[in-house]
Amino acid sequence: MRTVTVELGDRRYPIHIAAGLLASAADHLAPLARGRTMAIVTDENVRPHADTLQAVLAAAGVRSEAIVLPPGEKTKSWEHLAGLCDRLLDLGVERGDHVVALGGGVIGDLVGFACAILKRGCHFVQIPTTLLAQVDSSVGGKTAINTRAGKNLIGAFHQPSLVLIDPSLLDTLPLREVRAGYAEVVKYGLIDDPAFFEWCEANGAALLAGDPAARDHAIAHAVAAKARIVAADEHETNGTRALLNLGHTFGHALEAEAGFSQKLIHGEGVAAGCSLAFAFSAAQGIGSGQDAGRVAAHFRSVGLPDGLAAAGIAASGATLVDHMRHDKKMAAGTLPFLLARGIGRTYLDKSVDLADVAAFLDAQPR
Ligand SMILES: NC(=O)c1ccc[n+]([C@@H]2O[C@H](COP(=O)([O-])OP(=O)(O)OC[C@H]3O[C@@H](n4cnc5c(N)ncnc54)[C@H](O)[C@@H]3O)[C@@H](O)[C@H]2O)c1
Ligand SMILES: O=C(O)C(=O)C[C@@H](O)[C@H](O)[C@H](O)COP(=O)(O)O
Ligand SMILES: [Zn+2]
Repeated sequence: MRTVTVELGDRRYPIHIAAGLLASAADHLAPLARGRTMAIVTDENVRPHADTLQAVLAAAGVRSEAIVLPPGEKTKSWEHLAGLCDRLLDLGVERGDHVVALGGGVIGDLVGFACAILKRGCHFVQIPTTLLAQVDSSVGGKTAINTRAGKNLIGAFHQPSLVLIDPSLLDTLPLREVRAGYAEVVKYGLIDDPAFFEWCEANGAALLAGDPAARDHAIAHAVAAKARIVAADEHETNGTRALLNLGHTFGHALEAEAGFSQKLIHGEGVAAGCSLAFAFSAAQGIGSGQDAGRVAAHFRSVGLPDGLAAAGIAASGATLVDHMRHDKKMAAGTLPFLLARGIGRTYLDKSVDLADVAAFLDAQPR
């Protein structure tokens, strides 16, 4: 088992990574249960893994109750937040209890937020079951729901007390979802790690074909990078954590335009968004067209969208920029953008004119 620690002083927490870890989850969860019933929140597609976890806990003498929600981005809503909080209250969850979030980023974000506000804060454990959640969303404590105004606009920073990553849970994940998670893997290379981007170019296809060595390397590398960034800037205030938002200002606008539907899932929005961020950087004379082309080519080569056309988005630049105005990075009417001087050389640019972004988007092929 490999362990990475998110160093946050007295709120530091471990991320344990091992194939088959779910089978020994009780070793980690029983001490947190302290003889009380554990709530396990999951979604319908993850139900078989929840059944396994409940059996594993029962064998160790830990009682559990499963709360099973509908799958999909629309579950990150006020309605499901309210319903989940009521059900956790009905179960008698106390401040000292640990609720288990067993699922992808949707379950992790929703459960994390519910736990941030339930009785003004109770503990939670992340057991991520998608590649995206294993490399990104289960670590770092960003929790949120979406509203009609956009993505993740209501939420809190609330760190889990433990993350258990079992890469073998990905064996049941549909390929489209593995691909979407891979976009967030590539993001780490694009941000500040060109050697890792080269690794992705060489090994991405193997990872997506299910090669366990490639998958495990990517998860361990990504988790270590995320833990380091979160420890350096937990609340996204000093410019370090904002780098994790690469491609997300574009990507969230595309997701909003797609109605937070299966038409474009988060990781696909991130792939298209990273490609657009590099293309916009090149168009502004900040980065090279060659790097932008290389980024787009890699996403395209693994079947991820590399721009508006591949993402199936026909909206005008003005419409997409209107979505962007809700971005949480917006400050005094200015929207800082993650731009790139090159692969692995991203930075937060506070001088971007949204009219230039709209014109750039209008010029993109549909
Ligand atoms: N908090 C963060 O730091 C952070 C980071 C990245 C993304 N996110 C958020 O995460 C969400 C996306 O997460 P996601 O990509 O995991 O999507 P998701 O949670 O919707 O899961 C994707 C699909 O896979 C299914 N699934 C999950 N695990 C499975 C398994 N092992 N086998 C079979 N099916 C399985 C789910 O039911 C769902 O249909 C977005 O809302 C995004 O905003 C948050
Ligand atoms: O952990 C972070 O910080 C991230 O930005 C990770 C992103 O992949 C994730 O999608 C995040 O939820 C986006 O953040 P937001 O602040 O734009 O909602
Ligand atoms: Zn993301």
